[in-house]
Amino acid sequence: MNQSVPGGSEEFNRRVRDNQTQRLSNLKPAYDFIVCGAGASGSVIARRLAENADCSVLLIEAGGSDEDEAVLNPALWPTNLGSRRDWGFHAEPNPHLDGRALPMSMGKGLGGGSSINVMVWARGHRADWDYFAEQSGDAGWSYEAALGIYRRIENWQGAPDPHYRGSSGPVWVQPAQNPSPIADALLSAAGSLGIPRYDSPNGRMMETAGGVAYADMLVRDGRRNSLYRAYVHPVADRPNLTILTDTLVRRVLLDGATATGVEVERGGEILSIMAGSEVVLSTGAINTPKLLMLSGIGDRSQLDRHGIPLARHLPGVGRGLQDHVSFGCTWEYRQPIAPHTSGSEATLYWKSRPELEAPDLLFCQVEFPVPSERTAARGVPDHGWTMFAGLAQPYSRGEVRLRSADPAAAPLVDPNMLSDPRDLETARACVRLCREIGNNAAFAPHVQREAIPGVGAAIDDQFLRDAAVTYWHQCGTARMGMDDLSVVDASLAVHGIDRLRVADGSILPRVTTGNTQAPCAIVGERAAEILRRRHGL
Ligand SMILES: Cc1cc2nc3c(=O)[nH]c(=O)nc-3n(C[C@H](O)[C@H](O)[C@H](O)COP(=O)(O)OP(=O)(O)OC[C@H]3O[C@@H](n4cnc5c(N)ncnc54)[C@H](O)[C@@H]3O)c2cc1C
Repeated sequence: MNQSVPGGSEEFNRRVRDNQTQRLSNLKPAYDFIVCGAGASGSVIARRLAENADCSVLLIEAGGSDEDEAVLNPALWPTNLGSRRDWGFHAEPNPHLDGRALPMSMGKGLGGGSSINVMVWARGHRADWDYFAEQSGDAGWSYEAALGIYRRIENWQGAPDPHYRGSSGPVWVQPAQNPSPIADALLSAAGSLGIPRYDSPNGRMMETAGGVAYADMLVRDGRRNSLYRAYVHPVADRPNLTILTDTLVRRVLLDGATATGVEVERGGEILSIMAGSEVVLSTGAINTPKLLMLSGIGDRSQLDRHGIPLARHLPGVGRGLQDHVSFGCTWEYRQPIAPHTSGSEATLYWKSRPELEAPDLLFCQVEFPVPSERTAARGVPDHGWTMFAGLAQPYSRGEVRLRSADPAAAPLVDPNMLSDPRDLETARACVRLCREIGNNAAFAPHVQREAIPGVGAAIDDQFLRDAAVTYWHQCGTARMGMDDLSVVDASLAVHGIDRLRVADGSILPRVTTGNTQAPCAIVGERAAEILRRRHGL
């Protein structure tokens, strides 16, 4: 196994390079399928389509290669934030956060978010998937259906559990290896508060009121195994798959109400590439609504404002932006403890109110301090750990709008966090529970004091507004459903437009209870299944 480029032998990796060099020197004017965005969902779709040798697939990615230590070494994930592998969006100043304008990172490059994220694999709760089935009117989105797909795609490395886990799929999932003593302390502290402990957060725990567990990770042989590595790299030596990096999709080309291809910018040149069968947008929850609007699909008044001819009035495009919001609480270590692997190896889900159907609190332990720019003023210890204590089902919704008709311009992103007063209420319960856990005796051997909010500090609205940050789980901006504000139907087809589908975090009818890359992989699998059926592949 080559350590610097996981996923194949030297010989295979050379074949991949040779094949892709040949494909690029021979770019065709048309492919059967064009998949825009090589992120969590797009990687899955490109792979599943390319498995059929008879169809040609073009995978277009704005960013570059993932063959970089900052991507492949799990410990280095924070170094990607603000780098060229991050779109580096900035949210609008938010009056509910005292005017703060939060940075909104999203992955740019092969693997998308799955190449810069924290590698946690979290499937979403039974209640999420059953809600998706209800909203779409299609049992293919139900929990039982998603569970079947998870079993099929996972290559689970923990204790065998055939009802919940698969062991022959492309996605290498392993329980955190050799976790930090601080992760052990979290499991003990939660246990002493009556929160049940599970062998894995995926499986039974996601059918219940919640619990605590070591995290499941996309790490293999000590290296990040992104969804691009899991899905695309193993088939990148096939002649029917062309991977076009450093290429920006500018708009979908339409002939009336039919998608015919895409316009791209590559090396300063603008090209049109046609799709014989379909175009799939998998450019993530911020860039997908932007691309739809640039293509004339969106709210009529917004498109008019930017002089974009209307192809289809779909007022829901860009609306409904949802994200998990987190409030970091930090404890100072007695003695420094170096982070293990990714520095996030234990996770906890719980309810703020017993009558809820599913957990509404989501905690990921981070084995180093992660303050917000405001809470840092309370004093960041040189060595410590942070509980990323978040809302799993926030009520607040925001939006993505165009700033300009220029495809190179960033859109306006307004997540509108904490705008719904119910979220502040839940946030108070969230931080209360977080402190109860962090100040539990189980941490005493490792921790000397609570640094943020700080011993005796009140959990008031000001603290919550200062502490709020994104969990980087943006979704819901091209929602699947049957109502007037939905954008795609249960088959992920854009309402009223032929041969155009959206398949990424944008389509989620609500954010899942947990980190979002695994649900995005399911969206990719569903899209591919639908396309293969539709086109007889
Ligand atoms: C810092 C960070 C940490 C995270 N941690 C976790 C975690 O530990 N676990 C987890 O489950 N989730 C995590 N997430 C979230 C997770 O990575 C995302 O939910 C997931 O990647 C979204 O998948 P997607 O397919 O919707 O979009 P993405 O994965 O973002 O993929 C979209 C792709 O499209 C490309 N693209 C966009 N616009 C264009 C264009 N115009 N032309 C061409 N290409 C374009 C992008 O460059 C990108 O590669 C994290 C995210 C971040 C940013």
